[in-house]
Amino acid sequence: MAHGSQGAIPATARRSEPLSGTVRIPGDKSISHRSFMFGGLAAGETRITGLLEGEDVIATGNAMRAMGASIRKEGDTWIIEGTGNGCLLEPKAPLDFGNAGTGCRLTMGLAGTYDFETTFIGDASLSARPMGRVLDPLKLMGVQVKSVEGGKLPVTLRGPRMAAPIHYTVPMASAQVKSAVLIAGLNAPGVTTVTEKIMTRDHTEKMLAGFGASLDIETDADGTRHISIEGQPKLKGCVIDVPGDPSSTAFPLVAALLVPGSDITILNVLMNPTRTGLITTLIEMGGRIDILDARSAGGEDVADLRVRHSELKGVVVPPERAASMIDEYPVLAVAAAFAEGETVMDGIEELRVKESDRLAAVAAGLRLNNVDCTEGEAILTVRGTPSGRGIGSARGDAVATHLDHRIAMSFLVMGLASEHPVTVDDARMIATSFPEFMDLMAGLGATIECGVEEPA
Ligand SMILES: O=C(O)C1=C[C@@H](OP(=O)(O)O)[C@@H](O)[C@H](O)C1
Ligand SMILES: C=C(OP(=O)(O)O)C(=O)O
Repeated sequence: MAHGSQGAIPATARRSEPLSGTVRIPGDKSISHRSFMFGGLAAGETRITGLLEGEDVIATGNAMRAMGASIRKEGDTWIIEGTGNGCLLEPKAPLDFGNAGTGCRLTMGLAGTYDFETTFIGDASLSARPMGRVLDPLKLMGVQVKSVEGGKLPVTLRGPRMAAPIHYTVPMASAQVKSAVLIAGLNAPGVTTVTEKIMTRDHTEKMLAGFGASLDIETDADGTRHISIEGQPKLKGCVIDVPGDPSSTAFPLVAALLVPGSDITILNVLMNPTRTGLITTLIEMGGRIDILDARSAGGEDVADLRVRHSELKGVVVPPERAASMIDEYPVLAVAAAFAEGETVMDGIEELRVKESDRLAAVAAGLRLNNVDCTEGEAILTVRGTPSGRGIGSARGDAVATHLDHRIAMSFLVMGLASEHPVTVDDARMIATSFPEFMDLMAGLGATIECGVEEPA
């Protein structure tokens, strides 16, 4: 699972014929992580269909196995026998989360309060990301933390005899921090409350309620949410059908908007309002996206999307929308490169602490491919060229992806509509969140080749 710079597999995307066809997007990554975690914790059987089988989620499954859950697959269904809440076992070896921030941070919340030692490790990207945001509230609950300077991996946690419930205000917009504290609250007597000033994805709240936890959510007039969870609940296994990932959907969706003549349909996309900021933004830009058969499935909003090639116009994306499209900014920046005028993305400081510094990586990739942009501390402005003329690299210069799957996929989408090809230095990380990406895009008619570029 560990990917270093050795063995990198570059990939090149070229201007493509119109994209067409109907595709089903693999399961949502956020819900898949939580399905393994809560299924592994709850008593009895959890059955999951539609699970994302990406490397990130498999790492979470392995961690749950290491703490006593039994996980197997029969046909298309993952079947989990959980330990029962409060009954996780001490893992015998460090838990390796590879590239996955979500798996690592949520499991810190899950295992950290137990009166045993858990060590967390990951790849070079994850080892450079800040863990202090989760370690700080865990310390307040009585958890002992060992880590290198600045709260980076490897981290070792040891919980107290009995964790203390807390009231914690999350300092940044982060579903991972919110979730880690709520999950830690499962193993503390009394009520744990998390306050978030900006609503982030609410899968933890919804899913824990589905597993039998008792939650109370109050929302202030300004949108601030106070989420309280009753400690030490009995959690019971349940049945989950994971809807398609809107963050993965973003790639074929933007590709179809950009490649002239395209008309595609994407089935079964999660439309939870905490995840739809990109669709809202692209429709504002003039994107022809039809939301078809909007329905409710397993407590979530789901729809099919018909997407046609569109003439896009630049917009100002409001900062308060950032949380609902946080992983989609790299591919939005690519859409903006083909839009008329300027697109301004503000309030995106959190992009600096993802799998890479995405603000810097996107700006560098845009410049390398002749797209005019300005990078500020928490803002990116992109000036587009609707025809795609001049965009790309005739010399085959490769975008540096820094072990970041979304940077790789975003720039491959760019190459499908640009005058010159676009090359990324490493496509391997795509398997962390969207292993089917290459096949799915090829099925729509996209021209993407993997492997070393032959010199011209
Ligand atoms: O809770 C989650 O499942 C996620 C939360 C977000 O991270 P932050 O909480 O760090 O914003 C997002 O970027 C990540 O891909 C998945
Ligand atoms: C930020 C992401 O994931 P994680 O934080 O789980 O590594 C992502 O998938 O874009």
